[in-house]
Amino acid sequence: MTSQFLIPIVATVGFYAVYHLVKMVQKDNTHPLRDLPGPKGGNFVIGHYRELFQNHSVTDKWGKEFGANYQLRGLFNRRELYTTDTRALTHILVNDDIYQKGHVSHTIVTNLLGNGLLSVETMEHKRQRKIVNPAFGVPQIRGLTEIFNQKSVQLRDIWIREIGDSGSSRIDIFGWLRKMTLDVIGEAGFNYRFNALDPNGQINELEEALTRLMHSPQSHRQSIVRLLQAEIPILAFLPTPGAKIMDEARGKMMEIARQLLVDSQTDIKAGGVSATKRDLLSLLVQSNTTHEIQEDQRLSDTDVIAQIPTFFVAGHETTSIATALALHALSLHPSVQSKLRKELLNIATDDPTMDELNSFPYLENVVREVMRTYPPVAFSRREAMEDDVLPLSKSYLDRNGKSYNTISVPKGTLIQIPISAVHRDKAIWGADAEVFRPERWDAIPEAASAIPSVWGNLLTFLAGPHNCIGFRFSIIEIKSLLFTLLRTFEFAPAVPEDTIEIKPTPVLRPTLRTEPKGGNQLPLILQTGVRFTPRVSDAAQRGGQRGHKRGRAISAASGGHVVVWTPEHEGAQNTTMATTRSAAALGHDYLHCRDNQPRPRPAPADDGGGLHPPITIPSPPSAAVIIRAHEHIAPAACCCSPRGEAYSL
Ligand code: HEM
Repeated sequence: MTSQFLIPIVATVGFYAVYHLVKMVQKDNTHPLRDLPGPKGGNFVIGHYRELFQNHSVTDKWGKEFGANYQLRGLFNRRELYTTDTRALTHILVNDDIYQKGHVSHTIVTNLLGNGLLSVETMEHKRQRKIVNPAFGVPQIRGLTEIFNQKSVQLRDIWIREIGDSGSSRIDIFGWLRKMTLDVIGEAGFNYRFNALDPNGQINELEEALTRLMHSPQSHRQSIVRLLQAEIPILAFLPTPGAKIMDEARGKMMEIARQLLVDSQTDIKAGGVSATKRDLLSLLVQSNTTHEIQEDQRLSDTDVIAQIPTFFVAGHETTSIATALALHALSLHPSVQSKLRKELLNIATDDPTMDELNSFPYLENVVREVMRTYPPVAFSRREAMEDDVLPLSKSYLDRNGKSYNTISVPKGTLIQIPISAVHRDKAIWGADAEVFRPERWDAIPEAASAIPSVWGNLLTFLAGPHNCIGFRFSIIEIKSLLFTLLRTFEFAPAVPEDTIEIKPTPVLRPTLRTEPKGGNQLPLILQTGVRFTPRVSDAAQRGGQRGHKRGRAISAASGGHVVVWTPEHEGAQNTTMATTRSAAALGHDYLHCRDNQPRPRPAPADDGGGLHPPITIPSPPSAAVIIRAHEHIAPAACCCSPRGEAYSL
């Protein structure tokens, strides 16, 4: 009886499977990419994706073997195109009506983030982008710089406390930077306090959910399962552990997003978005209600809510990985680190403006070189929505030795946009393309100008209508972090270089080969005492003799400034190492070296009778302390000693 039902069902399913298999083989045998060179093999289910997501060396090897254009196998062994040809890439990125993210990427992004800017295409994308764009303009980012600086200083002070009196400590910088950038996107993005950096705060549930989703030892495997589920929708009904984690992260983001929208709507009802609100959401809501936007073009509540998780995820993960890898690169290149620190010590403030951050030429070079060698999003993909022909800047030979100037791309073909491979291409960057060398930005090769780009001749933020809307935001945030952290700490490797594996998933993720169960991490050794050699400079001695009848003056050079202190201050040095660090950590202007109580800065008129305590300076002094001292010691109103003075060399 059962067989009466089963036989026709099994036969139908079998027939259906065979029919599709035959169609697939037929399509494969006549596919226009079939004669393109490319690696052999590839798993039947996930093609070459395992190799692609594992590390860069595989695509470097394939590039050497097969040139700029080759084919590889994707899900279910389908042929995909891999091209580093800049003309082809420009064509793909500019023609966003033909080349879209495709249904697999779309499903994955929409499942997590909803229908925000990262998910939508064509007219809907243009509509949303027009309204969101003004929130990310130069004046808006200028206004947010203070938040980047405050959070950078908060992180710096936490690390100073972590290091304590020991002078140096191993710290997982990636974990901390994720907290910092989450706090920044909360505050700068939505005027929302995550307090992820707050040591006394509660464990942040969203941060935990995102960590489980993206940084656990299982995250990599789960993302491949998600790919398969997006490709075969019926698999989405399977209760995989990855699906539960994703639901949790989405649920948390949506909960916060709904509340944030209610808050900004309340603001509007109470008379419009307050002029003091500078966060992206308030600016977006403002832009959505301007007269220039026609009623039917405005974003609905659902559209506005959909931008919030997009900014959460796109805005903090990428920036934290970029800064972590910048510090990693600097730890491996101490001379670059010193040169950069020297430049950054040239101004005496903890709160530089956006224009000041943009005025450091070597910082600009370093950030560009980091974004070239470690683009946080290593690759993206596009799917051809119709048959098309890709123009090439250089012809290629197929497997039969025949030369072509174009590549025919049938509808449905997936194309990898290999951001990282373009940045490592020796044909563009020269023989040392793989070397981290910020000086190359003083004169970059002409070939780099052919790279489709929205920033710095790089593909890091992509190009065309879907370029990264947040690139200015993240560049200034990264600069603020590097500015603050390098003036205080020296960074050195905590583990041998080859222990660190940076997986392109496609967002870069650092792991330790020695700790496969440790999840994503990037430990470095941090030292507070930046190596300055205290010395008696002529200028300081002259100043000392003039200023202190009693004795000698000792100076420490720091970024072109000299801070002078007197023998009695040296006498107080039993308290200096610890107290000065805690002074910096607590953010006190200066510290009484005898009773450890912070005192207000004395008025210039008071500064003559030896009544005021000095700032104590450890030997060797740390950059943090020197800068802090210099900031608060105006040469005319010095509070460091009765007659102590700050000199410029
Ligand atoms: C180093 C930091 C960042 C990197 C490397 C980066 C990279 C990218 C890339 C490669 C894309 C294009 C994805 C594609 O179309 O395939 C993109 C898009 C996007 N990014 Fe970023 N991003 C960064 C920071 C940010 C920040 C800080 C925000 C927001 C606060 C942001 C928001 C977005 C949004 C909304 C899109 C979609 C744009 C559109 O399609 O119109 N990103 N980003």
